Amino acid sequence: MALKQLNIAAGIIRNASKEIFITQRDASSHMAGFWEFPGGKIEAGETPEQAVIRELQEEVGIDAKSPVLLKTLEHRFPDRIITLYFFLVEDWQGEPYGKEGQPKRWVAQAGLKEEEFPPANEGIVTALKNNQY
Ligand SMILES: Nc1nc2c([nH]c(=O)n2[C@@H]2O[C@H](COP(=O)(O)OP(=O)(O)OP(=O)(O)O)[C@@H](O)[C@H]2O)c(=O)[nH]1
Ligand SMILES: [Mg+2]
Repeated sequence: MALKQLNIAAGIIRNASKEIFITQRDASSHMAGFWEFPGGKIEAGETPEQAVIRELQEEVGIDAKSPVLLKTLEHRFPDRIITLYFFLVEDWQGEPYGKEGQPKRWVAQAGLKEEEFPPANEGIVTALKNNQY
């Protein structure tokens, strides 16, 4: 079977206190139980930026203003290859919440933990913890 190739756009929602809003993946999903930066699949005809804006409306109920692409990472899982586009979102309208009923929390940027995220996130989580962004 051919490996699935997925392109994902995710938003790193950061407030003025340098806290980041993260959500927990559903028990029935790929990478169930891991925490993530909200986001999802880039659809045909969409730019990564358009996709992150749409996904943040759908999943956490905010309107992101001028997301900034921080980093692109590729990761090979046993059953799929994913390319992740991570956007920093510091300007938005609304208050983020778990619009799909998913658990969520604000966490200090310095307190992020690589092991709580899917393995593909290691590079971005380490960079954030080290204050690279
Ligand atoms: N949103 C998000 N997905 C991530 C991250 N890290 C990571 O490996 N992924 C993977 O990227 C894919 C994201 O797909 P998704 O399930 O969120 O897609 P989606 O929102 O479009 O969901 P849907 O297919 O139910 O409509 C999953 O395979 C997920 O495990 C992350 O930080 N954020
Ligand atoms: Mg998603």
